[in-house]
Amino acid sequence: MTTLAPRTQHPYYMYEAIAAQPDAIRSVISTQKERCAEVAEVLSQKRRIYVVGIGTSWHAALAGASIMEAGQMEAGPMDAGPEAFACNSFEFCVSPPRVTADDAVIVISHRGTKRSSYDALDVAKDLGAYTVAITSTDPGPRIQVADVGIRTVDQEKSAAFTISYTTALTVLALLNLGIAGRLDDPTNGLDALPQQVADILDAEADVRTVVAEHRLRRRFISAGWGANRANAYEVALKIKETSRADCEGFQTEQLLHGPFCSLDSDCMLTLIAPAGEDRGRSVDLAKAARELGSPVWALTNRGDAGLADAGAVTFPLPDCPAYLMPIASVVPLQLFTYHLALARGTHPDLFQQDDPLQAAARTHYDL
Ligand SMILES: N[C@@H]1[C@@H](O)[C@H](O)[C@@H](COP(=O)(O)O)O[C@@H]1O
Repeated sequence: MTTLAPRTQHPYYMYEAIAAQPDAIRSVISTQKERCAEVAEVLSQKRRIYVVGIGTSWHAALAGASIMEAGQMEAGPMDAGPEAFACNSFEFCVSPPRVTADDAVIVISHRGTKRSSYDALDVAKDLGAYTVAITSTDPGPRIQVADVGIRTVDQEKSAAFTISYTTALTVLALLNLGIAGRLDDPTNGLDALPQQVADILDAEADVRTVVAEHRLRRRFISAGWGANRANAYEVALKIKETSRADCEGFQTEQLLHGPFCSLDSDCMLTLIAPAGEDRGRSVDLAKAARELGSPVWALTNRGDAGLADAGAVTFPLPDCPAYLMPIASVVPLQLFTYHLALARGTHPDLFQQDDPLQAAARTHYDL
């Protein structure tokens, strides 16, 4: 939580963080590449990599583990590389996986002060794993006991984390490319990424138009698959933190298996649907939602018009490799979240602590 004077109007701290992402991503790529190459050298000798975090950092872990898995990897053959798994840091502490000295544990924690995340690091060290912390430039002391620290950005001033998420994902992409030996490959997509994120930010007016039309919906549902499913969870977390609106994120297929029954014309459905194998389910979802009268906003870079033909309003995603796509695809969702908070009259930076009841509830739990 920020100790700075809260802002009382737009631009809030969250907005500044969203806007700073192109430069921050560029900076992480240039300043952390060498360290990531060294860490990747060690990781590539390991049997398994556990990527661990809580909250937004758990979502980064989900995306990171996905992109490190062979099936998600455009960066090169990974058959002989380490397997990657995402773990919620609380679960990692209470029920540790069978980690050994043959394994690596990457703990993602922006502030480095969340109990379950630094405890997970202690558990991993006790089990003999090689430990890596992906954290801010000025983290809490307990996260600094990792064998290696990789630093992203200064501490977020808003409680709704944005820039720390995309820069942590950038580090995970660097590690991924390092394991595949492609960090210096000019075709790895890294050079284009900051400008691609800037181009998305330039389309802010389009996102505001979507928000203006749907700000009063009863419920906001999001769905994605593969590495991008993490962003379906992430936008739902962010909307709750900033607007307290009713929202939920799902894996694309999972949404059809029951949760879809709760959709109606007062819901808005957001599909994170970049090009890739989704077995046609994003288009199925758009058609099914149209039947119910639920508006659909689809983030996509597909060459075909399947989603638009199914009635979705589309937002263009860049043509970046799958291992960078979660960094790009979350940015329109951040803009949506921010402008939804403005439109609904809630404060995006304060974790709802300006609400006396939420503040009273907060006295009953530590983070
Ligand atoms: N509300 C915050 C989340 O937004 C944050 O993602 C999480 C992890 O924080 P950190 O990455 O600093 O460990 O902590 C809290 O739960």
